[in-house]
Amino acid sequence: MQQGVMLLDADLRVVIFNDQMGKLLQAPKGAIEFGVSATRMAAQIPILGQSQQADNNQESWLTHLLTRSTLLRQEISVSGRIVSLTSTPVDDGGWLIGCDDISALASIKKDLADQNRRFDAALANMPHGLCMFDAEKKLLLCNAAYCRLYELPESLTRPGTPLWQILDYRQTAGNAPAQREAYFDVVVEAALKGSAASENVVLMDGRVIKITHNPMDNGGYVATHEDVTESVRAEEQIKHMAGHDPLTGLPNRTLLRDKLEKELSFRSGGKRSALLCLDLDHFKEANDTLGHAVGDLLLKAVTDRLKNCLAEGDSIARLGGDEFVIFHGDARTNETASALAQRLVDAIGEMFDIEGQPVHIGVSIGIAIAPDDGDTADSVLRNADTALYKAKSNGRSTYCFFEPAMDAGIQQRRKLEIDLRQAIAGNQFEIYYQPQVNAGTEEIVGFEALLRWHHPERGLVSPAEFIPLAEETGLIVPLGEWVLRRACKDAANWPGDVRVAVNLSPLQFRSPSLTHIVISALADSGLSAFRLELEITESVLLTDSETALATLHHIRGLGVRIAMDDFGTGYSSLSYLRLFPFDKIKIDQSFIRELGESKDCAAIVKAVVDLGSSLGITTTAEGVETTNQLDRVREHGCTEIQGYFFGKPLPLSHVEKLLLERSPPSPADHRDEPVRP
Ligand SMILES: Nc1nc2c(ncn2[C@@H]2O[C@@H]3COP(=O)(O)O[C@H]4[C@@H](O)[C@H](n5cnc6c(=O)[nH]c(N)nc65)O[C@@H]4COP(=O)(O)O[C@H]3[C@H]2O)c(=O)[nH]1
Repeated sequence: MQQGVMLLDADLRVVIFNDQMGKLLQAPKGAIEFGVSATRMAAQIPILGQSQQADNNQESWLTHLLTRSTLLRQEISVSGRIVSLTSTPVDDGGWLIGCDDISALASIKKDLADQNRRFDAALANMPHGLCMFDAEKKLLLCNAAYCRLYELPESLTRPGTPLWQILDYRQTAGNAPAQREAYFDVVVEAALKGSAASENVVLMDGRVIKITHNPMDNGGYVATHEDVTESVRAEEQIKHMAGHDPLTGLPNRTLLRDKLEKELSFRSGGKRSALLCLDLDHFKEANDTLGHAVGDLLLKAVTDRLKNCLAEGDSIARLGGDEFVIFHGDARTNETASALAQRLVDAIGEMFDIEGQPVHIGVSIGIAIAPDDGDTADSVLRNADTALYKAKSNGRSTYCFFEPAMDAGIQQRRKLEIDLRQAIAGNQFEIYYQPQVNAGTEEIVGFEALLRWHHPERGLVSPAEFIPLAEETGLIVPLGEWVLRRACKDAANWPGDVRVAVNLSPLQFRSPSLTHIVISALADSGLSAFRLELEITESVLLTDSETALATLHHIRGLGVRIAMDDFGTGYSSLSYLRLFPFDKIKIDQSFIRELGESKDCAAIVKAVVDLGSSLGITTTAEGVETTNQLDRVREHGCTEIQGYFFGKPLPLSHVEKLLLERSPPSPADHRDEPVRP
């Protein structure tokens, strides 16, 4: 748009003007004419006579012209438009007046001012520190968070403050000059290079600041400073948690594998190291009996003892449950590893005192040597685990080095263990019943429940193979309970007072709920207590006999009969007869087998039967297969007989048939021929 122009002479009369002047000021016709005085003009164009905000002044255009001879710039509002009026004194005492419509410019200026206000507010309120330096490394601006972060005095936050002054201040404010803060190295380095940089730096007071530095086009730079102390700590915590066991604070499997991989790949000069896999013996029982809180304390106490056994260069991890692993960094000879293993066995074998409760456990250890037994973390771990398996089957609380020959047998056993776990869930078990007859009348007085496993691939698996494994793994506890409940239910349908005998494993006696399980099996099935007989071996009384005896008394008090199985095979069968009033003694089949050949066996059977009769205890001869054996056990006075001669263990359906006939079984013609299972 065209500019309005007007020239006034020294008497302030119009000398030159253009039409645009009148239009912009909305002057009435004739108000701006050649020769018209400024006073008259101001009278006809009111805005010229009114006071206006101008430069830092508040006076009217006319007053200024009449009283001063300096440049005057005014922005005047004319019917909603903004008009800029510039009055410039000229040499002869006159004035050159220019006039522009600056409405559009004024709106831009206003937007700009608004935007600046918003920008200031954002800067002041942003949580991160921000600073901007020019190419000479002089401060252009910084926000409040930046000042707070570095505790800068106000004097150092003014525009123009050189960077070095801030650096000097931070170096000397409470910090020894020699301890130059890393922050400044990052900033200065990036500033000198003119490059972008983002880095976490640790201040002298421990705070971690993330500095992001970006160069600007004019050679300066802008940087944000964020206090990331909390998030860095949280990240470190999460990282720690991902690699450690929360209960004991020890490294976990993940961290162990990483460490092992590193150790094994950096091994130099034929260095040998040993990996020891540890598994606590009887931990599960302690945990089940004493509760998980005590179990946790026990694991912590175990961790302390294990740590105390370590030498420099050894490290320990917990894989979970009661499994630990120790890396023995320098096993030049097997002796150092076996000495360490022995120390560990001894330390864990000593009684623990957990909140006043004495707890006795042990540890079994498998050892593999790297590189002899493997040179990757997985192979060494696997082989140490195989050796551990062997140590456990050798009787626990011992250690064992890996040998390649172990692998096949143990893999097979491990497969069986996996199958056994699945078998419980998959209903692959069945109970067979073997008759027990009265030695005189040959009437069936009861049946012994004997477990059978129908393996989906291997067919029928003998209990001699899977019961020891179930005992080792603790699976005998749920399995034994299943047998007890099933046998009670089956027997409840048998006629008269035919009894059922169920084998109980020592492990079942460690469970505090055994008595309750017996009561509930009887209640659920409706079987009378006197028709249930529980068979135990002397091993039940070998460990913690007081608790076992108390449980036995409790169960016998219900009316359940208690039989001592495999009598004569242990060392203390006789002494246990004094400890508990057994209802029955089952003479082990090894004595019956040799009755004809060995005088000793005959003497033992006779002695046991006599003892039984004087104590009023039934004696059962086990494993009677021939007429000859039958005659002899009868001669000696055995009261009951069990063996293939009268029947092998049979499925339930056959038992029911046999009982229906209810007649004493007629011995076969070839009675003297042993009947093979
Ligand atoms: N050669 C020969 N053997 C005879 C004769 N009469 C009986 N037997 C066998 O002798 C074993 C007697 O059972 P056990 O001594 O309690 O010995 C049992 C018992 O200790 C254990 N077992 C079986 N079922 C269970 C169970 O449910 N729980 C527990 N804890 N153990 C069980 O497995 C062992 C072996 O059981 P089975 O193989 O069924 O073997 C049974 C039976 O089949 C005979 O005349 N000649």
